[in-house]
Amino acid sequence: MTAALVAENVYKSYGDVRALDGVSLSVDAGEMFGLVGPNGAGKTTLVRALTGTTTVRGQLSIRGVTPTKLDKSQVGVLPQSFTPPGRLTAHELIEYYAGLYEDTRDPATVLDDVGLSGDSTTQWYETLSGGQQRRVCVAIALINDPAVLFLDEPTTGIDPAGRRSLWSLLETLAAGGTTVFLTSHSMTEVERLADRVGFLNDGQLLTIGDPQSLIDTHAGENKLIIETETALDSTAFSSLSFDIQTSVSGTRTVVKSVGPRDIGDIIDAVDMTTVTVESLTWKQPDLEDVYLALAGETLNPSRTTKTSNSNEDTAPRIDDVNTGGNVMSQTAITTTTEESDQ
Ligand SMILES: Nc1ncnc2c1ncn2[C@@H]1O[C@H](COP(=O)(O)OP(=O)(O)OP(=O)(O)O)[C@@H](O)[C@H]1O
Repeated sequence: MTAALVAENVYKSYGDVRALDGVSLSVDAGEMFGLVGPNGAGKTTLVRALTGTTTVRGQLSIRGVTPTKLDKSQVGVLPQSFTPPGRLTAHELIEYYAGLYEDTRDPATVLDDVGLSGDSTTQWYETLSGGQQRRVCVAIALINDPAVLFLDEPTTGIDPAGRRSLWSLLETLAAGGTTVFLTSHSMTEVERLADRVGFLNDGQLLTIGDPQSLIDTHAGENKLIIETETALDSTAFSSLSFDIQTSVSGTRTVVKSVGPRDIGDIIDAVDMTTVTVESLTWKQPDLEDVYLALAGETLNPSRTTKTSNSNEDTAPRIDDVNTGGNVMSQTAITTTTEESDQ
């Protein structure tokens, strides 16, 4: 498959702050790539580098062309902070942005796609709700029917139903061949949408993989979390006919690797004690667990893997740096520019 987007050894500093510290990645045409990481990790800086709005040291290309030289009609960008003129309506704004390109999608259809119709398209932008304003911004990013779409926190402020309909829209676009580069703090969003996810921390890509492989590697196992009125003692589960691994922290007991069929027996075992159960939660590992494991490991490197009956839940260790393996094989035209503090 052809690379739609390539970054190789990208560095960016703002004074003493190293925002990007040797980032390399490659995203295929039609792929939906999710970039996640803590506040200040460098996500927005990487998007700015890829869209040619900040200078960096390193090599970048979009569809084989350096970002600053790319025909802008090929790219759609939704920045994290974007405030169009407030005293234009959604309809006027989308018509205005459509006028900047030769070929565009039908403005009314794009507004409809992002869930705006009726009064919300004829009110001034500044009088729309935060979620409606964000929908207008998404529509503006889509108006030129871009081949590569950068979305920085696209669904911030959008209600759950609107979020789901935007996710469907993005899935449709990706299925039609649009490359989507998504940054988000919503792990649900990224897990649902992204073909691959990159975890950025302190300007470095720590790992890249598809959501399920990241979950398998970093997120730990299924867990049954039992909150009790008083602490359970170690003999509580001795009647079980199978082995379990527990970690106990005060009134919270976490039983690891619990299959759905074992839950009933475990609850029966607790019921046979004198301890009152306050809540039970069975949780399958997800991308949020990956995020917490990686962030926990990188933000607090002294955390170590615990054994059973320890006081804390397990924090898996992160892998060696893994950039997905296909960066060096790309042959896209790239250029090197000097970074400056912008
Ligand atoms: N224009 C700038 N001038 C100075 N420092 C900057 C500038 N832009 C970003 N930084 C710094 O670079 C680092 C990375 O910032 P960036 O905005 O890329 O992070 P982020 O991962 O997008 O964060 P968030 O999740 O909070 O949006 C931060 O330490 C930030 O303070």
